[in-house]
Amino acid sequence: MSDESRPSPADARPADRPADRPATRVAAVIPAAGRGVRLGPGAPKALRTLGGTPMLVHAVRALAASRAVSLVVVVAPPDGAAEVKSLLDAHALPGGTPSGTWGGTDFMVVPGGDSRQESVRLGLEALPPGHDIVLVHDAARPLVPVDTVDAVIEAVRDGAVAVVPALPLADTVKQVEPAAEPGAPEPVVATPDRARLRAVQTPQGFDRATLVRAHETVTDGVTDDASMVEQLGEPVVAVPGHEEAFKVTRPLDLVLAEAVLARRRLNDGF
Ligand SMILES: Nc1ccn([C@@H]2O[C@H](COP(=O)(O)OP(=O)(O)OP(=O)(O)O)[C@@H](O)[C@H]2O)c(=O)n1
Ligand SMILES: C[C@](O)(CO)[C@H](O)COP(=O)(O)O
Repeated sequence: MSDESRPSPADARPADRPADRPATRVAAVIPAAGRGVRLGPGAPKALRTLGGTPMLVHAVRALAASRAVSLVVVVAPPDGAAEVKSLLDAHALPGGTPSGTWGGTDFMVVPGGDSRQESVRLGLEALPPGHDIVLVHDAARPLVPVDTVDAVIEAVRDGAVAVVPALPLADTVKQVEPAAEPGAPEPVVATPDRARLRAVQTPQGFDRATLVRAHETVTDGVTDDASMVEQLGEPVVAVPGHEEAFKVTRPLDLVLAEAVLARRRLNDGF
């Protein structure tokens, strides 16, 4: 896809940005080193296919679809970086681009670690200078729409140091005392006000220096990057997420992802 043909609300509003001030360059880190234990036995989750194409390829395409994203760093399973690089080259080349680029977006592959947090840190360490906004996006969210990516970028460009796409919850949520045995009854201790809760997705967008400081400072195990920035005492804001940015975690999510992809292909006529 050529740079010009990629839609991007973030770049399509020159009035927001004086002509003499270039847009801050955006890089994306895609942690893809997980095993996918909750999905069940098989290849590492990011390499499992959706509509015949590896989930990771969908995720890279989704980020590269934003005109604002100029570099994607893919964090591969620790012993799988060469395989992942070949896979991405194979899917990028039919588009007529040289190895190492995807349309107008460069990509690189680095080995990951034992946890998502470590994998993101390794991706950040590999980022060359010159990109002052960083997105972190799960390979396991292969169908995120480009408008969601651009909305996150736009919020960071507008001055937020950390941005999460988020959706209201459909279910009532209970806080419980977790049972020692799986399946045993768990005492309910509270029912948080659902109106104040959000389910958080990716890509999460950051001022690069703040995200790097968070990864250097926070040592607790966390499940997302924004919570590390919260621990620094820095503000995090939520923008509207998208239902199709759901995470492929359990087998039923794969069924849903296949259905969403099939509907898109039907609508796009291919
Ligand atoms: N050591 C790890 C663990 C996770 N991830 C990535 O973090 C994202 C979100 O993690 P999750 O959906 O939990 O993936 P897995 O860890 O693979 O899933 P599971 O917990 O079921 O094994 C995924 O894109 C996954 O590849 C990673 O890069 N490195
Ligand atoms: C980052 C994340 O996708 C936001 O919802 C989520 O926290 C990842 O959690 P996981 O346990 O690694 O799936």
